[in-house]
Amino acid sequence: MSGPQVLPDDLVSAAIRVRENAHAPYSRFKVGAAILGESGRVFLGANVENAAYPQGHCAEASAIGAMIAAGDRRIRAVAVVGGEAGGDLCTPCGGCRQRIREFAADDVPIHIGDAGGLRRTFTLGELLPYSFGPTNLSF
Ligand SMILES: O=c1ccn([C@H]2C[C@H](O)[C@@H](CO)O2)c(=O)[nH]1
Ligand SMILES: [Zn+2]
Repeated sequence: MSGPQVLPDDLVSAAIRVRENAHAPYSRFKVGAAILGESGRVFLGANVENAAYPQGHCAEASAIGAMIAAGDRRIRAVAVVGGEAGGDLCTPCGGCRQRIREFAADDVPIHIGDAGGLRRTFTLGELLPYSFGPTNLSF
């Protein structure tokens, strides 16, 4: 399905907005994620921490859950926004790189932003080279 084009800046803007809804009272590090799915729809997520610390989860995991629940199965692009404007890039953690890999090819762009907007774009292959993925399991 092809609707109006969703540009990198649109995805980053959506991630900036949803970041406000993060539940991060322990780390105080709010993160927002926006995923462009194969249907052209955008799925949002924020990090959700928990008083039992290990039960918290990342913004990317929330957005992937929203995508799957809505029926999309492939990721076309990702935006992640976190950290202070001009500070360290908030790239996805190792676990989330693998979560994204489940639904995305090596050339899928991962846009990293902060409160000021888009900072830098990587491909999934750059962030997770020589990855293990669904094609490794041939049943
Ligand atoms: O890419 C990232 C990096 C960190 N976090 C969350 C996890 C935790 O709630 C907080 C601090 O690590 O930020 C994300 O959601 N995505
Ligand atoms: Zn993560």
